[in-house]
Amino acid sequence: MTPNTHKHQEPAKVHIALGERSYDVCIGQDLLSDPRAWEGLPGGTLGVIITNDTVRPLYASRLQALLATRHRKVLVISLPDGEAFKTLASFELVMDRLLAEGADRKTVLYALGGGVIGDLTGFAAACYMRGVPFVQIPTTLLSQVDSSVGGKTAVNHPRGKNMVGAFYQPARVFCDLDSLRTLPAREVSAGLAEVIKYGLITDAHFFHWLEENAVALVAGEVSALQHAVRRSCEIKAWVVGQDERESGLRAILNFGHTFGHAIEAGLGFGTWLHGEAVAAGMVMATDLSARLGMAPQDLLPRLRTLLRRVGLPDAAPALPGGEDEYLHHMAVDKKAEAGAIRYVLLQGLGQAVVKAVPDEQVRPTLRACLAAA
Ligand SMILES: NC(=O)c1ccc[n+]([C@@H]2O[C@H](COP(=O)([O-])OP(=O)(O)OC[C@H]3O[C@@H](n4cnc5c(N)ncnc54)[C@H](O)[C@@H]3O)[C@@H](O)[C@H]2O)c1
Ligand SMILES: O=C(O)C(=O)C[C@@H](O)[C@H](O)[C@H](O)COP(=O)(O)O
Ligand SMILES: [Zn+2]
Repeated sequence: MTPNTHKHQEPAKVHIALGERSYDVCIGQDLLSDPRAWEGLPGGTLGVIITNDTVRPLYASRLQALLATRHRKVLVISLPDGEAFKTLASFELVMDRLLAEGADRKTVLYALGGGVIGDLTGFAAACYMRGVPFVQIPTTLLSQVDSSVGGKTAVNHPRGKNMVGAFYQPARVFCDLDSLRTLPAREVSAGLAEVIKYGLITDAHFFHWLEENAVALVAGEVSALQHAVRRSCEIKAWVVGQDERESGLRAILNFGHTFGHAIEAGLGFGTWLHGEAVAAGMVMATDLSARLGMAPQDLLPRLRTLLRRVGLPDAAPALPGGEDEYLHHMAVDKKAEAGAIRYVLLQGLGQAVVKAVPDEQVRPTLRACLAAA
């Protein structure tokens, strides 16, 4: 994607208020070349950039040059690209390298990449010598609006998505809008799924803005992107600030994910992008909300129209085992309690609640959304 960057946007900051774990999300342009934006972060002898083989040639040398002013030595660890590598095996590889390079408790890790790299690096930072500082430099739209903020870190297990992880907050987040210029269109669309999620669960006005600005966002207009990133981070900050470890409210950020994670695991991690699976999952969760008499009937067609306009799926893929396979994958969802699957549902546009729904009431949604695919 090549956004219109003619007009340089004023940088914005969103504060994540978590007591001694508070930090800022910096949103702007040229953040990778401005040392002032990095003031106040921990230094230390060694800085380690963790990235992947796609992002490294694009952005690692610029970050390495900037970090050379902050650390005596800067090392780059590059992993193979893809959700299929968000695994314990990659985590172990990172641990091996850190130990081999003599990384100590003052070593700072830098996650340079999308959500896969961010989640894995955050988990490595939480575990290495029981915790070292880390900084998020998200380079996809999805990671700028969601995964880099809030401290959920994890790797996947073949039995389920993000099954091994920790809550561990970064020291700062740098959302450089310029990095989105090299992002493929399919990945921009995937990021927009999480942006649309925020409108659906908390902010009808923002959802309406997204309907009005869908074309500008897909075209990569930087002012539209900045607003989308900023508003998304503000909403995430508001939720996480009240419930860091998901004992209640934070579960609304999982809207569409109970179904979506089943799609990712069922098709094999990496077959559908996370954002694509979340898009289809939001359709299913909205359908379920309407069938339960909670959401207005016109919300589902409105959502489907918006998803199609931004290049996202508006229906779910069939899994080999059909409806039963969906239910089988959803049974391991982290929100499940005493064997009951709990869903994030909509009471209206901008109002989400979490509710256990028996399988028999979910089956009509599965049948309808799979049939529509
Ligand atoms: N921790 C959280 O709260 C949270 C929230 C949402 C999603 N996630 C996780 O995030 C992951 C998805 O993140 P994602 O969508 O960023 O996927 P990703 O990390 O796989 O990145 C998508 C693709 O874009 C490439 N890429 C990254 N930056 C680029 C750039 N600037 N230019 C060109 N190519 C670039 C990557 O190499 C990759 O091929 C999933 O694992 C999901 O579970 C976590
Ligand atoms: O930050 C959160 O909380 C979220 O749920 C954000 C989601 O977009 C994200 O995909 C998250 O990783 C899913 O969490 P999980 O606990 O279901 O793994
Ligand atoms: Zn997500």
